[in-house]
Amino acid sequence: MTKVEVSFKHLPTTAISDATGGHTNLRSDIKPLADHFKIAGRAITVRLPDGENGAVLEAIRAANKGDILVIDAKGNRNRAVAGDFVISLAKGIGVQGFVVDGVIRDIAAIRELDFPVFSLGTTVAAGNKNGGGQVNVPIAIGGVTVQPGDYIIGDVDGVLVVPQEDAEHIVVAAEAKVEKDEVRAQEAHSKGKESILAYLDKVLAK
Ligand SMILES: O=C([O-])CC(=O)C(=O)O
Ligand SMILES: [Mg+2]
Repeated sequence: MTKVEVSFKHLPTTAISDATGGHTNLRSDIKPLADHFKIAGRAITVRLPDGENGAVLEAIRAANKGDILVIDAKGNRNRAVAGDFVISLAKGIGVQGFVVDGVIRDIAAIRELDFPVFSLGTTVAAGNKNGGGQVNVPIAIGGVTVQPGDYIIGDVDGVLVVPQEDAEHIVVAAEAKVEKDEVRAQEAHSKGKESILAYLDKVLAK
């Protein structure tokens, strides 16, 4: 993992969102399958034809350890982009997680694999296998453009994108925000009601 990736892995998505101004937050209907999932890594992008999932295998073939598959499934909720079999292949290669504006299946088995998936939900239906799709092209997912190699960070609050060229200064700004939040929390909560009232007086006087 690079230094920037380690930093993103330790930062809450909320602080990163505050640092970016929130312009690259994915729509909030893309949710983690489990609350404890935390991902931070580089995007392998996938663009799927509606209802298809063949290109996901191509993306797994192209992935390096720690990469995150970011899959534009066009919001399709009726056909799975992956199930436990495909996800076990991705996990075996060292892929860190999937982010998809589509759905997955074989949820019980995927939970067993403890593999971080962020999606619109689940379905019983397999994806179609007629081929097509592209890997490592610019995509749009959850209302945000993702370039191959962009940083993707996700946790229980949601998922966001940080363009490669912005990563270092966003890390610095997000770390500063975490510190500021800690100071504020201490100010407000350390001495009970009196300090909360003093804090509110200060903020409301602005
Ligand atoms: O066949 C599919 O579309 C996905 C699937 O069930 C799996 O990967 O296990
Ligand atoms: Mg299956």
